[in-house]
Amino acid sequence: MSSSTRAIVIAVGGNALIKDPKRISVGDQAEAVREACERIASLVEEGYTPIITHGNGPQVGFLLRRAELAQADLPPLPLDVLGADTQGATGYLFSRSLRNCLARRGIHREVAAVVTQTVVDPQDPAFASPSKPVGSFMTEAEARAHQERDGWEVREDAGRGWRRVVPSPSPVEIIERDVVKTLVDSGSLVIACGGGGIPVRRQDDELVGVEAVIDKDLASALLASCLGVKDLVICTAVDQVCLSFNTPDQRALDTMTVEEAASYLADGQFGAGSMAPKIESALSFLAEGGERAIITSLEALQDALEGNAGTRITH
Ligand SMILES: Nc1ncnc2c1ncn2[C@@H]1O[C@H](COP(=O)(O)OP(=O)(O)O)[C@@H](O)[C@H]1O
Ligand SMILES: NC(=O)OP(=O)(O)O
Repeated sequence: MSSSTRAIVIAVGGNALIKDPKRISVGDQAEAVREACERIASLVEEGYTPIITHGNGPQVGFLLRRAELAQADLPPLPLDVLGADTQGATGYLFSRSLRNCLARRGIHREVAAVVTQTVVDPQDPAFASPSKPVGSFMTEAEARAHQERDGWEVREDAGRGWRRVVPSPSPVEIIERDVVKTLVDSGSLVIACGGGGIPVRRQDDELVGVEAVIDKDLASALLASCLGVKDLVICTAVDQVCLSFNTPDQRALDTMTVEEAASYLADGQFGAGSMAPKIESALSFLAEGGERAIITSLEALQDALEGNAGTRITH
């Protein structure tokens, strides 16, 4: 790791890359990525080396729907390939935008988006119980109609509406971790593990694609542990983690110890499939040698790293 800069993993949520759920054009996503890159470039200016990971829940759901709507004319596309498509497209938007933001600041750093595969266990119980929300938010009536007509698994998502869900096995191993480390050590800014990584399984001596969507926060924690970085920052649509979320008693948390976070998690304080995996990821990162996990919004990213915003989870 370059000694003059501090490497941090910054995970950007798929929903945080959608400016308005009603406007999901490439132009809007590019604008959301540009805004994220402005903030990330400011961190580079301050001496950080961000390793960027990103979600793909909305994006892979849109592609899946697009493929299904075209099925009368074109062959189906498996979910691992659709995940790879979102990784490539979002990685391109980040790479282009970050280069532009750095150039405007007169900073020269190499930027590379690495196509990343993540090994999962084919026996993971998650295959029997889909939990990863993908695509747009729907009303319950729309969701039930798709369930009936198209065989979708659907469920309510953190008080924001209903969504389609797909299997989300836990990440076990990141195939390209050494490539990412080599690039980071050479001073490059890397985008990796997009959408949690493309799900693959080992079969004999080969890698085989798996139809699933991996949680990018769990994959980001695994990547951060493999790289030995001290800080993991998870950026999402809220500034802070709350207790009694979405109730009149809602209370935002500035800090949590590992023990407090584990206890709130066990109490069901964090939305399943939304905030809960972020807390689990933070805990797994801290258990593997990380020092500080931060959950915040992109807007509050810089203040959060200075200890003035977000929710910090520490030992
Ligand atoms: N206890 C909680 N505190 C804050 N937000 C919560 C909580 N429980 C559920 N949430 C929801 O979780 C969302 C973050 O999850 P999600 O949208 O799936 O993340 P991503 O940004 O990775 O796509 C928040 O925007 C919020 O709506
Ligand atoms: N793959 C993934 O975790 O995507 P989101 O961040 O969009 O949920």
